[in-house]
Amino acid sequence: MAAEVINGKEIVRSIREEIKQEVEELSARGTTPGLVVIIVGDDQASHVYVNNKEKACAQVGIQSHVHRLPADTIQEELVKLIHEYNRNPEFHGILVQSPLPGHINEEQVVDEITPEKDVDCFHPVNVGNLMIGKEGMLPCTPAGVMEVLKKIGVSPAGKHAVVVGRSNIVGKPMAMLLLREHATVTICHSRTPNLQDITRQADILVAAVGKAGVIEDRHVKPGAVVIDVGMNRNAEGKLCGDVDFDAVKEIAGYITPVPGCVGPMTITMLLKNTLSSARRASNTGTEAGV
Ligand SMILES: Nc1nc(=O)c2c([nH]1)NC[C@@H]1CN(c3ccc(C(=O)N[C@@H](CCC(=O)O)C(=O)O)cc3)C=[N+]21
Repeated sequence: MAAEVINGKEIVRSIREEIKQEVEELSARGTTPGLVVIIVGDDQASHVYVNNKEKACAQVGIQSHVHRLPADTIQEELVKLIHEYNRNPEFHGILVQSPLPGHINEEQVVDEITPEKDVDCFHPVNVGNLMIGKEGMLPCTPAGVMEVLKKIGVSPAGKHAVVVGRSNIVGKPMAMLLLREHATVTICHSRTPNLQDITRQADILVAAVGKAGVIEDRHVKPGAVVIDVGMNRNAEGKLCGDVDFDAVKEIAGYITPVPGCVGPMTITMLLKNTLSSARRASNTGTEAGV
């Protein structure tokens, strides 16, 4: 039986509707959530993503500002700007778009964002809080995947979840969130021998490799939930995931399309983090990060 293709657009629409209402309520009480996206240089793909983020913010009533810097901006200048936004009460979220030009040390830059405004959840403090199960910022892509599972009514508890990929922004935090929800979690990566022997055990399979077609039908157990985090361009410039969609959809139970699910869910979770950060700032009376 062919898989159910997850209707990402509908999930995104319904969550953004909820966020919009909560933004309205918070705004009425005097705090309009604000997000600043800092972009250095002119990476083409980045401009597309940043436009999508701006549109999404506008959709839910979050104030957004894109701060563009030239490609030759020096590290100290970028850090100084981040410090300014850390103190600026209008903005509850700060996102520094990656990739950054080669002369900039991305890790050091992320360290300078105050954890309260780190809506990507890249700062070591937020990563640590995630690891020990403390409430706080959630990483956007993994949190989006958890929301998708919730919406389709699949509980990770007691299931075997296999994550393919071990990046700091997706694979590792994804495994942590699944573990938190009581899945048995296995992480596979480029040095895993006999990948299919492990992925075929997965009730929930998350592909986060960054290479088209690595997950084929032979990697998938019949009926499994297959979540495709990949965002690759094929030879014709068309967007495609890590999963061979046409083959895998014949055997999976559920499958996410690329485009149309994890990407827009990632942005939706960014909106949610910005809202939560604004709410915390308004609750403490002092704006976050001051
Ligand atoms: N600090 C930082 N945080 C990020 O979250 C971040 C980043 N840097 N750098 C780049 C990546 C990439 N990323 C995407 C988000 C949404 C879509 C998205 O909405 N994709 C649409 C299609 C978009 C299209 O057609 O190109 C979809 O999958 O349906 C894609 C990619 C966030 N990133």
